[in-house]
This record gives sequence, structure tokens and C-alpha cells, in this order.
Amino acid sequence: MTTRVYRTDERHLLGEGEVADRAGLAAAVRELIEAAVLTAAPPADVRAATAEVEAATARLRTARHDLPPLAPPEAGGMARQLANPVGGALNPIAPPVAIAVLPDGTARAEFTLSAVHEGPPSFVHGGVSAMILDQLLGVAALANGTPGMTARLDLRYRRPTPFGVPLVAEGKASGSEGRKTFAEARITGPDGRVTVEATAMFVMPVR
Ligand SMILES: CCCCCCCC/C=C\CCCCCCCC(=O)SCCNC(=O)CCNC(=O)[C@H](O)C(C)(C)COP(=O)(O)OP(=O)(O)OC[C@H]1O[C@@H](n2cnc3c(N)ncnc32)[C@H](O)[C@@H]1OP(=O)(O)O
Repeated sequence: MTTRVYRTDERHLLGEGEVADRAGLAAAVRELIEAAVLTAAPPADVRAATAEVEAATARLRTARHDLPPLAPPEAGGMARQLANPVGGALNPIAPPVAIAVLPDGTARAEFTLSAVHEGPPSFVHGGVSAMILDQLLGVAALANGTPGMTARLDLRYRRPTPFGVPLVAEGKASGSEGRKTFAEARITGPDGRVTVEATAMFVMPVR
């Protein structure tokens, strides 16, 4: 099987106004997802809401692209991915994780997860923590000037990660050798204790 990789110039680029509209849609659908998981409305209301959601989906499907759109590059950069499943403003399934890069190259995000991210009862699903750390480590590798594809991601779940409270994820590149970049990161709970630690290796593929 070969997968076609689309070039950036084949992708639809959104203007700033469209980005704001689409981010608004994604935020509303994110609320819908939480409402769908947690609703205690009577069955007739659930069925009526289902019909309304189906109507909205049909309306949006009247015209579609094959792949998520991108935002135009900022000065001299690459076209920006806005529908990434970790923190992408246009992607309703993305948990609300906005990653900033600090002057020393640390990638950092403060975020609060919710009941829709539950794995073990009352705690965050380990795959959700892994997804967030993979992205944060990838941003740290990029900030180091040595981006790549995740080749290894090693996780140590030290304590259960709570939802509904502010969490901090931080990570940084620790070195690189040729096409390989190493990085480490962690998620910390509101009590300052680490819940998950991760190390990763990114490899820049040979084209
Ligand atoms: C096209 C652009 C690429 C980069 C773009 C980055 C943009 C960043 C932008 C924004 C930041 C966003 C952040 C994103 C974060 C999320 C990232 C993901 O989720 S990535 C999806 C999950 N990962 C995969 O699907 C990888 C699948 N695997 C592969 O494609 C290949 O295996 C790959 C590229 C990882 C390596 O393939 P080879 O053919 O280049 O590797 P060989 O030449 O065999 O190895 C090179 C060296 O690396 C070691 N190596 C390779 N893979 C290894 C592994 N899995 N474990 C240990 N060592 C490995 C080898 O032993 C070798 O080491 P020796 O030079 O001999 O010392």
C-alpha cells in the first residue's frame, strides 16, 4: 500500500476570517461532544438533538475537501496545521492544549481535561496523556531546529492524572545525533507532583 502525501500547495489555505469561523464551529462541537457524553436529558430530547446534529452535518457536507485545510504561513514559515488532533483550534476532538515555546526551547502547555477524556474511573485515559506528550515532545524537537517523526515514545505513568483541574506539560530536547533528536517531558498535577514522564526519539526521514 502506498499513501499519497499531499504537497502544501495542493491543500486548501484558509483566510483569517475563515479560521475564526471554523474555530468557532470547532469550539461549539467540542461543547456538543461534552454535552453528548454527559447529558441527562430525557430520551425524546436526545432523539430530537440527534436529528438536529444530523441536519447540521448534512449542511456542512454540501461542499468538502479531502484533507484538513491549513492556515497560510506566517512570515517565512511553513503553512500552519490547524486541525491537529492535539490542540488544533479547528479540530473538535483536540483537547484544549495550546503549546508555547519558551525562550530556552522548553515546550509548555497549561490545560484542563474533562470527563470526556476519562479512562480509568475519575482519571485521564493514558492514551490521551501519551498523545499530548507526543505532540509536546515533537514541538520541543522542532524548537531545537531538528524536527522529525516519532520513532520512540516511552512513558512512565507515575500517578493517575486527574481531569477537571489545571495540569502543566513541559518538555525539552536533550540532544541530537544526525537525523535523531531526543527529548523528555512530563505532566504535572495541581499539587506539583509528576503524573506522567516521557522520553522520545524523533527521526527526520530521508526523502
Ligand atoms: C516529512 C516531514 C517529517 C518531519 C516533519 C516534522 C514536522 C514537525 C512540525 C510540527 C511539530 C508537530 C509535532 C508532531 C508530533 C507528533 C509526531 C507524530 O505523531 S509522527 C507519527 C508517528 N510516527 C511515525 O509514524 C513514524 C513511522 N516510522 C517511520 O516513518 C520511520 O521508521 C522513521 C522515519 C522513524 C525512521 O525511518 P528511516 O528509514 O529514516 O530510519 P533508519 O534510516 O532505519 O534509521 C535512522 C536511525 O534511527 C534509528 N531508528 C529508526 N527508527 C527507530 C526506532 N523506532 N527505534 C529506535 N531506533 C530507531 C535507526 O537505528 C538509525 O540509527 P543509526 O543511524 O543506525 O544509529
